[in-house]
Amino acid sequence: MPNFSPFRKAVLNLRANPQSFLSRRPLSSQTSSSSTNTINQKFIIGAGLAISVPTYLYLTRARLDYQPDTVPDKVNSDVPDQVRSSQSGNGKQIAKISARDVLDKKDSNEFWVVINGDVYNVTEFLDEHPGGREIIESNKSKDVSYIFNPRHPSDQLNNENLPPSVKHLGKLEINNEEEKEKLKLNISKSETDEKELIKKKREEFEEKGLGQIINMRDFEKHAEELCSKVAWGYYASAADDEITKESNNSDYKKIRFRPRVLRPVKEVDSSTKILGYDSTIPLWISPAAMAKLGHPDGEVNLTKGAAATGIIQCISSFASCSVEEITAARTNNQPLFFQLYVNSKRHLAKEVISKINRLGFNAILLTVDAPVGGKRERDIRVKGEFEAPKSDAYDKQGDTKGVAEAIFSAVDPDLNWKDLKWIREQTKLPIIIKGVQTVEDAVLAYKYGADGVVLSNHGGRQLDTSATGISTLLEIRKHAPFLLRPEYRIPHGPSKELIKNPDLLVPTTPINEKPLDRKFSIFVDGGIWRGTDVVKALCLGAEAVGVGRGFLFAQTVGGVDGTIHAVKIFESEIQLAMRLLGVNKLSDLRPSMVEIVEN
Ligand SMILES: Cc1cc2nc3c(=O)[nH]c(=O)nc-3n(C[C@H](O)[C@H](O)[C@H](O)COP(=O)(O)O)c2cc1C
Repeated sequence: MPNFSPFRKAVLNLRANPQSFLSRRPLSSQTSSSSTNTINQKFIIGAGLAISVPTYLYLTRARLDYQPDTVPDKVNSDVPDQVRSSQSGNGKQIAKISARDVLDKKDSNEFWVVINGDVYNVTEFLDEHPGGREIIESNKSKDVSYIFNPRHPSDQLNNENLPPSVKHLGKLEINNEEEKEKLKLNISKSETDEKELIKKKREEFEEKGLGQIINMRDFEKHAEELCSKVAWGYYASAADDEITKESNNSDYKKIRFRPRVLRPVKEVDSSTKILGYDSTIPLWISPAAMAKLGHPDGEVNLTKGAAATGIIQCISSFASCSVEEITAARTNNQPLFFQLYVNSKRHLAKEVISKINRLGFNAILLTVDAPVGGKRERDIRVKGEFEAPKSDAYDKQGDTKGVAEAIFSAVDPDLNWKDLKWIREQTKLPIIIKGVQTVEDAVLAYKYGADGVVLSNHGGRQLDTSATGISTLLEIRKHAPFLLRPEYRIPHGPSKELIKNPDLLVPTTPINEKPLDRKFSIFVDGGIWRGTDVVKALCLGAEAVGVGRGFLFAQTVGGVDGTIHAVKIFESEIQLAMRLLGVNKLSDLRPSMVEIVEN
């Protein structure tokens, strides 16, 4: 075969397999049993993406990651039903292990822990533990369920999911109060106090309920009070000085509307299609790891909330609920997208993708802005607060980096454009490249056959002071407008055509504007807190936007109901903005409806 450029090869491949690029499958509210947050505060914090990588590791068979630390209220209680039934349902006799045996192992070379009433020997797993071996070593012979559960899928300890290096020994048997006490983890006073405070704050919050939340920032404010410092540190944190995180939102403030008046706006429709799937608003739930840190039901809250309101959720590779739990919670035909990190061991990556295909996900968002984790200082500081800070603080940070690196050891830092072809061969799902931050890379994404891009900087959590999603969209408008739908290639601000024909609301698309040879979607995320932000991004040519922290906070505060409430807030704000802008439908939004404020 002649030595074609990668682009040419991709085009030839497209010609040979048109379906591989184009194939698309057409397409109750409840409150959590326990709304009290029971998160612990001390665990290894990753300067990288997530400290815990349950779903990802689960999918790649290198799972079971826990950071044991604090005290369960009751020993051998709160065992999730799934765990009980899956482990006792095969008819086999399950061994009973006495608490005394577990406690006696403390002085031996073996490392035993108790999780949800079961005893595990994790000696051989120590070096595989993504969070490092130290944390297991320091919680030897303890019941670690209290910290394990909020961070892991409840089916992670099922027989078929256990890594071979973890031995399930049997059911725990406790004979007296003394044994029970000894199995408890040591809990610091600050942790107990925090737990009590969160309980009190939640009771206060529940007196007034979700009615007191009238915008997305209200969720943020209450979430800070209703979750642990560790959860808050993880969710709120961003890289270095958090300048990009701040700019993500402040860049929207530099865009002004140019509303048209005396237009009939009684009827307004904020629904759209995203990659061919219906959505009541042009907004999806961005993939964000570890939702269980904020609420015991985690990502499943978002799945149910998305179903109830008709929006799309994208599941993180690092979700704290398993993809099975999430897909089981999904309603018939509910679209779900999956966010993918590619494992350096390609056979494992292949397994992940085939599972995503099998479970009926509808699109893959391939995250590319995190070949390694960013430096999240809030995470590091929270750790310092709960373990007496030492003079070797810098080493501590080194430790943390080590954890992040351990986690990312599974993610391929050498992933490159040519690998897209391989990913394309594994799935017929649309592939959207998430984390594009320059016009050049948006062009490459198109050239290498992606179905679209998310202009994103990972919520400011990766390279600080990098471009924002909305500023990258402006860059594309300037330097590669051909990537946009033809009607969005016109300049923003006052339109010559509309000044000549002011009765028109939207300028007509010039007839010489050719569409791309295939559909290419542009999405934006980062710093979207208001319906007006959403509408601005759409005026400038985005097809839809993603919201990360907003939904993490909403589910932290109110579980499924909180998620539904958040969607309703966005929906009403989007519709209000549309009415005040003088438009009835999203497809009428145009660049002429906004202008950029130059400083
Ligand atoms: C706590 C947290 C965890 C995240 N985890 C992931 C992840 O696992 N994969 C991913 O692609 N993006 C992840 N992101 C980035 C989001 O998908 C999204 O790009 C970002 O949150 C958008 O910014 P916003 O939080 O201002 O809405 C995470 C973001 C946060 C805040």
